[in-house]
Amino acid sequence: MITVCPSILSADFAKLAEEIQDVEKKGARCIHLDLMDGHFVPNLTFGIPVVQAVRKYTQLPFDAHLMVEHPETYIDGLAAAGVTYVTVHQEACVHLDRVLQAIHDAHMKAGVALNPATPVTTLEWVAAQVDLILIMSVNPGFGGQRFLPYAVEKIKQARALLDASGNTCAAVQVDGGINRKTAPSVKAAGATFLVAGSAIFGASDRAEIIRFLQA
Ligand SMILES: O=C(CO)[C@H](O)[C@H](O)COP(=O)(O)O
Ligand SMILES: [Co+2]
Repeated sequence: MITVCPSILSADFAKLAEEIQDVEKKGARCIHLDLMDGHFVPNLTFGIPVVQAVRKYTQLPFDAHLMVEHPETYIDGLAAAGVTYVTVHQEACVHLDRVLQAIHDAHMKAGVALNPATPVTTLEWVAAQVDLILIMSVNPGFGGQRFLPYAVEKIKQARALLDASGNTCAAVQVDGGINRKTAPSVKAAGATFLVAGSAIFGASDRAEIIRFLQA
């Protein structure tokens, strides 16, 4: 079962609530929120007040991808804003184990994202306690970038690591450059959460591309 998560990074920010309702109506199962602080990545998007503001416009689970320094300072605010998944970057967490515990203590699901250059093996000792591993298939910070093909091998490695740790319930998510051409290979490699921004929000028929990615 594939979960398609439209990334609102490519939505029209001037009508965010309508854009979210539109992709919900067209079959999305989750909303991917890219929080960027202008430090961890060279771009700035939105923070917790915007997440809170749009929460009342959809029933879909919120999946927060934190491209920020000190992600631990966001946890309580995201829990209060009704977020389901909180994904922190391995590269942003000196005390990753503690951050994962804090996310669980706040009654949310905990994900860890890996930049393209970060090996999957860095998650060996926390694999048993994550709910999701996010393989970045572009360098984080911007939508509309080209898919990095070696992410496919990393997806396989992430799935194998989760299975070896006995954590068969956790998901492997992929984010960056997912479209009609790249989706089949990431699904075949074991990704079950597909993030797509430009491919969905830029499509003339959003329902059709969501159906395609979900199939
Ligand atoms: O995390 C992200 C960027 O850092 C976005 O989720 C991602 O890039 C989605 O955009 P697209 O599908 O257009 O690549
Ligand atoms: Co993202």
